[in-house]
Amino acid sequence: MPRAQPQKHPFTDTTMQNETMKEPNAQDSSAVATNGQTQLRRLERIAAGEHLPSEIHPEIMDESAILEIKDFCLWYGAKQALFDVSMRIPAGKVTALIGPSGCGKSTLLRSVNRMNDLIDGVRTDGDMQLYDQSILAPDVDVIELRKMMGMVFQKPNPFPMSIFENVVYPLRIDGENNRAVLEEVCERSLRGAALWGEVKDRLHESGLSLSGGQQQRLCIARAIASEPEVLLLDEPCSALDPVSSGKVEDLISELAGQYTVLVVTHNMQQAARVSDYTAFMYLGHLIEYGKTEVIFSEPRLRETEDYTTGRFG
Ligand SMILES: Nc1ncnc2c1ncn2[C@@H]1O[C@H](COP(=O)(O)OP(=O)(O)OP(=O)(O)O)[C@@H](O)[C@H]1O
Repeated sequence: MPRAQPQKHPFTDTTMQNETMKEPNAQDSSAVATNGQTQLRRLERIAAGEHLPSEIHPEIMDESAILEIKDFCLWYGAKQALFDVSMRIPAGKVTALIGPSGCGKSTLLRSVNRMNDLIDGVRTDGDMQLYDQSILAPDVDVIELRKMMGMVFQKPNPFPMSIFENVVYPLRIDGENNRAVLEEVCERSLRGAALWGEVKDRLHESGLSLSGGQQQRLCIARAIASEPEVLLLDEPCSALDPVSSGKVEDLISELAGQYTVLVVTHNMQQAARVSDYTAFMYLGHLIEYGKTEVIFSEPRLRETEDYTTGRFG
């Protein structure tokens, strides 16, 4: 499919800027005085049920988007977990989703490969498009979609089989049994996941015999074996020690360019290190979205700064 061309984004709304921009920055108050009136800050207003436009940085419009999320809402039964989220995910870049626990990061990630379809009572509105084609349309082949969206979870989940079989599992499911093909994919994927050197002499040992960090890189190798369009990483380092975590972080940076990566993380330093773009979410709303260096050094909204500097969350 052809790559999507950059488009003018309909959600670059600046109407809220005057009241939410960082100056003046009254850190010790939950309200801002404007023209004699007390005005609640953005996050309090969102918590009170208001819907405010996201602060989307214009640089995102310069990128070619592989995935476009449009006015996406999601409900778990009666509870709404995502509110009109609109984001363009740049092709070949790493985009980090950050925000306090329960703000909807994983829900958004799981919506991209329609894993939420598996949960009873989930309802969505809006759209998500991969290369301009809806991934939410009822006639979408969800199995094929999930092949295009490799997913890696918080806790490494190698299957109880050999390292080799773990990596080639997606091809086996497709009925591929040609040994030469499987060996080629296994080596390419393990090299891509920066694990080949460590396991090339023990491919027939169990995947469960690897260390936690190696297991996570094995899961990344399995995810890239089917050459997905997008890699979805849900807190991929949170169960790992710092050394293993560092290796997976290095790997994420290396995968950029080759793959589009969408990564959920609680770790601000990690988001700053590995991602090109960062989206800050709060209570199911996209608050601010822009280049990572800008989000972490001079965000437009004081709420973003408060979160990235650890003043709340
Ligand atoms: N299966 C589910 N059924 C009902 N509600 C759910 C379900 N999964 C998530 N939620 C709710 O949806 C909201 C968003 O949860 P989600 O796990 O997406 O947030 P998160 O930002 O990823 O949180 P965390 O950082 O703690 O993982 C929360 O209020 C959560 O309780």
